[in-house]
Amino acid sequence: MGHAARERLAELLEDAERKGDFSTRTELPAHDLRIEVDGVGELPLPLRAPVAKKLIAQARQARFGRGEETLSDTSVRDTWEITPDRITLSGPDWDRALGDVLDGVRSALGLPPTTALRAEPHALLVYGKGQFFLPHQDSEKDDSMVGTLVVSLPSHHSGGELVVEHAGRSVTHRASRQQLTFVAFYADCRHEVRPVTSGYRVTLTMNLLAERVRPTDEEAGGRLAELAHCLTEHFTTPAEQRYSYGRPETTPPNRLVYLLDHEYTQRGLDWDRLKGADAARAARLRQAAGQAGCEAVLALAEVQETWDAAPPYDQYDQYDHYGEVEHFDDCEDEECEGACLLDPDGEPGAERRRSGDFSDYELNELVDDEITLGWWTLPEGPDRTSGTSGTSSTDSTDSTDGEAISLPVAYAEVCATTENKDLTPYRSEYEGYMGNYGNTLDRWYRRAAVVLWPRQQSFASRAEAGSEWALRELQGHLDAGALDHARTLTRSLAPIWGRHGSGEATAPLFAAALRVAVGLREADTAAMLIAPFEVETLAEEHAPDLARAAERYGRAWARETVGTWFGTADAYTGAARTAWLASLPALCTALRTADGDGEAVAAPLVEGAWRATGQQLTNRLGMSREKERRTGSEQLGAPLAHILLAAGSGTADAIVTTLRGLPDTALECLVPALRAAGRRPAAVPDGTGGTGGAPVVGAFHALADHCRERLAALLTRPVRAADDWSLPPAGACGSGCGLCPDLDAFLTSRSRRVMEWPLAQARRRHIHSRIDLTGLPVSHTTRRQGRPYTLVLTKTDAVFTREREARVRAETDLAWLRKNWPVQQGG
Ligand SMILES: O=C(O)CCC(=O)C(=O)O
Ligand SMILES: [Fe+2]
Repeated sequence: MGHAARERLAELLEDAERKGDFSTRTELPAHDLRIEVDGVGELPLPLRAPVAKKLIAQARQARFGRGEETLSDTSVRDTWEITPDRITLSGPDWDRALGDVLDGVRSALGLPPTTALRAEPHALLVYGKGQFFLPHQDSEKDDSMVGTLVVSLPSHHSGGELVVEHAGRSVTHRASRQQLTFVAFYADCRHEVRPVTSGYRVTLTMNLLAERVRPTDEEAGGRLAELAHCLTEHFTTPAEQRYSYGRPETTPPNRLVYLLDHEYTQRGLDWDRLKGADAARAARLRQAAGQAGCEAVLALAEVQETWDAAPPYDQYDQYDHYGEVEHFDDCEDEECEGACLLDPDGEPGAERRRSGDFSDYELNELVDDEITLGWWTLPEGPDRTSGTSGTSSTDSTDSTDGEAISLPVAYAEVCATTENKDLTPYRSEYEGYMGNYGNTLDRWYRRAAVVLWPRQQSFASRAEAGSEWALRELQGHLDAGALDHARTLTRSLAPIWGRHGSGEATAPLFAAALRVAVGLREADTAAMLIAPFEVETLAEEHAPDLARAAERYGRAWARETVGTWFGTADAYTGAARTAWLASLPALCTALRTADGDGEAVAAPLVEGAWRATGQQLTNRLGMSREKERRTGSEQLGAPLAHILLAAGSGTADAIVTTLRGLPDTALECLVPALRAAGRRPAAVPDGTGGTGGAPVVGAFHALADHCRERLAALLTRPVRAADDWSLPPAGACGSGCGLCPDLDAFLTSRSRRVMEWPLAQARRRHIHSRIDLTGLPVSHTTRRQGRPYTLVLTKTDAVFTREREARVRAETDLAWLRKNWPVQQGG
């Protein structure tokens, strides 16, 4: 088999409308334009210094946008600006002249003849000596904006060149002294105005807007048929794999992703407003799709490439390749003078990451690439709302309608006429030699794409990407009573319905899936549809449908489904889980008050949450370093309180029973839990509260009683005697080193404070690691005299201070508990 169909397709598209460029320049006689400015009057052309000065008197310092902000910073942009409302353009034949210019621009930029350009004045700019605008990209102020038109008024000046660049090429435009100069460029081109060195440069900037005027002509002839043939072949030939390891793929690819060359915003992504060569290529591809029975959408892709790369030869020596390493300052190597490559874990040191511009680096080999689609357009025309039975709020006249998705693209599904490496990445990172890997250069690009799939796979292709639209379509079938069809479509998802992540962004998709799941009345299919979400996605808004689903499919079904949401990583930690646990009480209340069987979902939710958090607590209590154990346990206080607040009475009591059985160190979590509950008094009704209130309060009181008793008992223990230096043993390491018993003898001794231990390097290191592992208050230093060197271990004052601090904490906690969680009357 020669070339893969998708590569042939990319080649076929290469010469589609090649003539399009990213920037173009033309001139018109000055008398074509009559330009008046409020407060100055008509500007005589060519412009002279006195008029320029009058303009400046009417102008303000120009600003520029960065992100959402509008800033004024003369080190970035230094020019005078007059707003468009104060400018009037006229002239006997100006409209026609500008129309001709725009038509020329359209064709030079490679926009199809079916598009018409319009120019809207944006600002009148005056640059005096030394004034400039650093490289930037213009913001797309309007959905239909495709670029910028700069009209330079004729004037005597030098410097002030307009430099426009795209995909590594740049063009320098100079303005005429006698004529009007028009320069147009696409909105994704970086451009700058170099400092004016003499005279005044005056420009009128205009936004270039694109409109579609005629439907695309059908492309005649064999080329289109050839493209269509490539598509058919692509979708019927088993997918090729990058690393096949001898296993041939047996199924054809699910889609084809053809990467375009220009950058687009979500709002600007529209078939009628594609830029340069993209326009013609996408139009052909779309026609070919029609012939080959495929559907096409536009998408935005995030691309990451990892290259094996090297700095350019001449730069190589300027770098101190081993200079910037982390150095372990207590290095064990006798001969080491700080030049070793060890970090505290004894791993080979990594050169620090360097970010910046690596455009001149030499790319050797592509190690890996990853492409993810994050947005795409919805189908156009009448079928956009089909199946949604009016439930959709989609406005079918809004041509920029699209949706967020998340879809990793496989190797055999991608092709492009322009390779990534020939475009400018928005971010690069170079990683020096790391031991296992060579030098790698990572590059990130944002690219638009045409995505195609066979029409009969339309539903699955969309749904696989996590498309809410596809789920709404299913809902439409259900609402229309087409239950069997909805079931068949949903079942077809089973092999491709991947995980959808979690969080707020996923909540609407989950809501849509849940509604369909309820409507399907088929337990297994319903479970399959809602399984691949994470528990953190669940929110109060889902409670009614969750309760309904549980009622319909039963308690065992609900329990199993909740189990899949927790996933296998039971001891999962992280900010997302903590935040979700804070919302669990409200979610459970909503479940219990909803119609249906909310308790069937609430109970396994609380149990699952407790299983993970309880496991985490056990792990943390087992930590040997006191400080880490204490902060780790403390962090679980609030999550634990939230779980108890969410629990029904039986579960809450069972949890408290388990908690009471934990060692004293559990107080480090339990007191913070009570403090967290105390901070939400409204959530802990005092025995008279509503649903589930009383039992939960009972559980908290039981917990408070337990903590008070334990703390009081701890405080009756005798204070450490002033001459008692004993510490707990570190225990044997299990390797029969022969050193650990001696270490323990020293640690547990009441009287010994210092131990001087002549030991060779490896053995010193062993003792270091034993001590560091336990976090015991013992310092270790090496006296570098004689052979072997002597390891000096010293018990520090922390032997006493830690215990004193613990006592103070216990006293404070007990006082707080007695005040806020007093013993209950009759309790
Ligand atoms: O003055 C010019 O030539 C261009 C100014 C510019 O880039 C802008 O206003 O964004
Ligand atoms: Fe600009």
